Amino acid sequence: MEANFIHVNNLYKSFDQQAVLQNVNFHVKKGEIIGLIGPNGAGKTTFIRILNGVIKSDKGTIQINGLDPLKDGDDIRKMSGIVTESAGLYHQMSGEENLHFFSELYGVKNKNRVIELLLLFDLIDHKDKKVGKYSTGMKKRLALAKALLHKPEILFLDEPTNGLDPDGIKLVLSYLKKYNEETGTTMIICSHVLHQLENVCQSFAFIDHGTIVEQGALASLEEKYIDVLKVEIETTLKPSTPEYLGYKYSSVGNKLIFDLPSKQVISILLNEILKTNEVFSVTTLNTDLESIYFKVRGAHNGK
Ligand SMILES: Nc1ncnc2c1ncn2[C@@H]1O[C@H](COP(=O)(O)OP(=O)(O)OP(=O)(O)O)[C@@H](O)[C@H]1O
Repeated sequence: MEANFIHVNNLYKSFDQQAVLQNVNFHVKKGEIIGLIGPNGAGKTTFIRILNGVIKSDKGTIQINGLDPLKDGDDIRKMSGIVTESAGLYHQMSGEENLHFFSELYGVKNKNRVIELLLLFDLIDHKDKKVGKYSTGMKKRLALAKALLHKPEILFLDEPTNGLDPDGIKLVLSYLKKYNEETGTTMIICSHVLHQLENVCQSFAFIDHGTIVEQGALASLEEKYIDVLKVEIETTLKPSTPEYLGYKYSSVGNKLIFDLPSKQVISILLNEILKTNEVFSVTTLNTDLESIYFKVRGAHNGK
């Protein structure tokens, strides 16, 4: 089995005797994009800051590619990039000047790296403009470019799409996905906007009241948490009984919404309908990340 790139075991952290993280267990494979999700104040930012070696944990073990943030904080920061709300950009300097400044600070040898990133993030036409005059989307893209200057092996992203319009969100997420595919950079993304993460992350960790209550790929979470699939079928079929093939449904216009025990039943149902009727679309309604998020929250909060 592939070894974990990040391995966290039994981690604790308190501020002023107030427990913020407790018994956190977490693992990430190399090259994976993982979404870290949970309500406000759950401990996401604190966790990222501990992983990055910015603050120290009280108890537990962390290994990041064999390094420990408590002892090897500098080495971990050298191999990681971080994008937070306060991107730390200089507003009086142009985009290109910012990237050159941080290149020197990080000891980046490759002189073409700045231009490469300006091109990658579509900022080349704005490279001479002062960052104070950049739009929010341009600043976000420049912050990403800054975080990637030294080709980090891990990228920590805290709310990378905050404040962006739908076009900006799409752009930033597609850059991240493309960059991950091209370079295999491991990414940990914190966000509250679940539908944005759904198509970017390969797996998810759910943090609640300071602990990771669940972690896995969407398909395995779906199997674990969704007992009844809600499947909407747009069809000409108008059943005359309250159940069809023994399955309950409700109807809205030309759509039937079935409660099904498993995915395997979908094709059985469709085969039967198609014998006499037409089918225009089939949509599963409750297997999206948001539905699963609420199921996980409910399961761990006694609801
Ligand atoms: N430096 C600090 N000193 C004291 N308490 C802190 C400190 N940093 C965070 N906390 C507390 O730790 C808890 C977790 O905060 P954290 O910012 O990690 O949550 P979060 O999940 O990132 O929240 P959000 O989704 O709102 O960003 C909160 O109760 C917060 O008030």
